[in-house]
Amino acid sequence: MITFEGVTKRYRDGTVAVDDLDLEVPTGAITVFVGPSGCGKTTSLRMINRMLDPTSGRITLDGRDVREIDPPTLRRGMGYVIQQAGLFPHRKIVDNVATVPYLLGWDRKRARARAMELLERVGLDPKLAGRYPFQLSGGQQQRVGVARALAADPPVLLMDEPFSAVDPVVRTSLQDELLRLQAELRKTIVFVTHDIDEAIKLGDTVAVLRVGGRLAQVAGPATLLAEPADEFVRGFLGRDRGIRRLSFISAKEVRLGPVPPDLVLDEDGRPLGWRSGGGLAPYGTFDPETDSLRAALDAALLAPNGMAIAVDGEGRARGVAGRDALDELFAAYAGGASGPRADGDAERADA
Ligand SMILES: Nc1ncnc2c1ncn2[C@@H]1O[C@H](COP(=O)(O)OP(=O)(O)OP(=O)(O)O)[C@@H](O)[C@H]1O
Repeated sequence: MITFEGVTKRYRDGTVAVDDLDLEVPTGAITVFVGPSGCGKTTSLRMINRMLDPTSGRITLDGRDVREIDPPTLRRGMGYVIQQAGLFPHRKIVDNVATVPYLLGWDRKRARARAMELLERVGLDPKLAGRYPFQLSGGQQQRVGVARALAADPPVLLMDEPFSAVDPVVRTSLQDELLRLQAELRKTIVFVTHDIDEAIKLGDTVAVLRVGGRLAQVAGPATLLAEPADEFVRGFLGRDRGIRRLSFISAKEVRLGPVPPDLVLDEDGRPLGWRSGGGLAPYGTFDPETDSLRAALDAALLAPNGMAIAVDGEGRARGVAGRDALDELFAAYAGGASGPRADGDAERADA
């Protein structure tokens, strides 16, 4: 665990970037620092690996003040990923990824083998290993940045706006990839972003900072959406807070009715469309076992009759839910953080 205990950072010109921050960063989970530009996110992150030291207060790693650990040793246990990857331009991709293993004195063969394994892990074609960074797309470079940070298998990963410089589609796939990797690796990740949607998607814990470097709220994403601490947090979360909350509620409890005869199925029982005049009208599906209430609502909105089709893992229709069935659950969850089945932060419906 990493803790911030009364941490303040005042720069030489008097700017207070971080103001009396108390925070716990749990082991093996993703903690996101989010907030508007200049609120002290990067400063906070850089104090963890001692690129900066606090003016007062202390940061501990597993109970030990990081200032007792010399920076090279500390950083060996902390992968660091930044915006635009920060790759060495004159080194091949494989050697970029092997940077820390080389520094640790691994022999070249072992370091390169590790690099190749990591390139594959982050979803890159091993054929790219021999290229130089400028021969890769922005998204590919970010993946290399993540692979490089993971090379020596550090327990902690510090990520400073790592996906900000890529387009939204690539960004989504990088986020998905990070969640997939994290499910496997269970690193302690501190992730800085100014994008609240990214924070909610990735964070097990989200720390919202306000300008002046003060902590506004720290909570799991479902709690944050349901119970923003004040007007600043509410404003920062944006207008579709209610809809986004549905992503954290499982669709398991949606009451299903039987598959009606006007739903056309293929021979395996997978939906083809709603019978409509001489043709087929569009439909939407959700899997109650794995999807959220938001996915069920989306499925209902896709069909002209407002019916969401529940499917199993193979896509076979298991039942349907009309608006009344969804309304029952919306009513149960309206307003507060809890409801009959508040999966909330412990068990993310959309993760
Ligand atoms: N070296 C420095 N000297 C003086 N002030 C600084 C220095 N570095 C950062 N600051 C100031 O400290 C405050 C916090 O900066 P920081 O970079 O930590 O914010 P941030 O939340 O990461 O911002 P952004 O999202 O824009 O990157 C800002 O007001 C910034 O101008």
